[in-house]
Amino acid sequence: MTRILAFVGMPASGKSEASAVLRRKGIAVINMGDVIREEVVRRGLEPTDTNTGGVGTELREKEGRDAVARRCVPKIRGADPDLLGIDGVRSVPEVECFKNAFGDDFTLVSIESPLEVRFARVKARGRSDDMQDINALKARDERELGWGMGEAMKMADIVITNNGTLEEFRKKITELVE
Ligand SMILES: Nc1ncnc2c1ncn2[C@@H]1O[C@H](COP(=O)(O)OP(=O)(O)OP(=O)(O)O)[C@@H](O)[C@H]1O
Repeated sequence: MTRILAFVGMPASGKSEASAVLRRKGIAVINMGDVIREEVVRRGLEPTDTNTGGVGTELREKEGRDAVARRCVPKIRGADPDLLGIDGVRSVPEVECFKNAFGDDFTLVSIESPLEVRFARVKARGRSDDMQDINALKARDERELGWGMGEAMKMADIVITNNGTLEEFRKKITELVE
């Protein structure tokens, strides 16, 4: 049976950094945003913030709010590793989908960091779908909260704060894995 560590958190809270810690230990991580970006590219669109947001919303409207999680379950069962990471859980139906599929082997980890700290990190990150002003990040937060991210974060089994250095954060994630 596969044990799962799933990360939930606002944009730029540190989910990718947590995933990178797992990957460096040889643990595979499924990125739920990539599942949407795959669909964006399959449709011949550029993976911009607008397109990923739009396709993500459409998938959830057409296939249900756990659409992206449901696309992950067969990928996980197919690979059947001992331990696996999931980056980017966004709503209660997604948590319920994973809990139904994997029961107590599914651990939800909420990564928490204030808006100002996250914005400073986004500016330094410069990803293709990143925003350059804090109001755009706030708007993205609102979109995530609109999908029920706040409620999903409240369901977390473990809360990890990421307000300090990257070293400190990586240490917390390493301890969690071990
Ligand atoms: N403690 C930290 N100190 C400094 N920089 C950090 C820290 N944690 C994360 N970062 C940096 O902040 C940026 C955002 O983090 P990351 O990409 O891991 O967030 P995310 O939660 O995966 O974001 P998104 O939901 O937008 O994909 C990255 O460039 C990352 O390297």
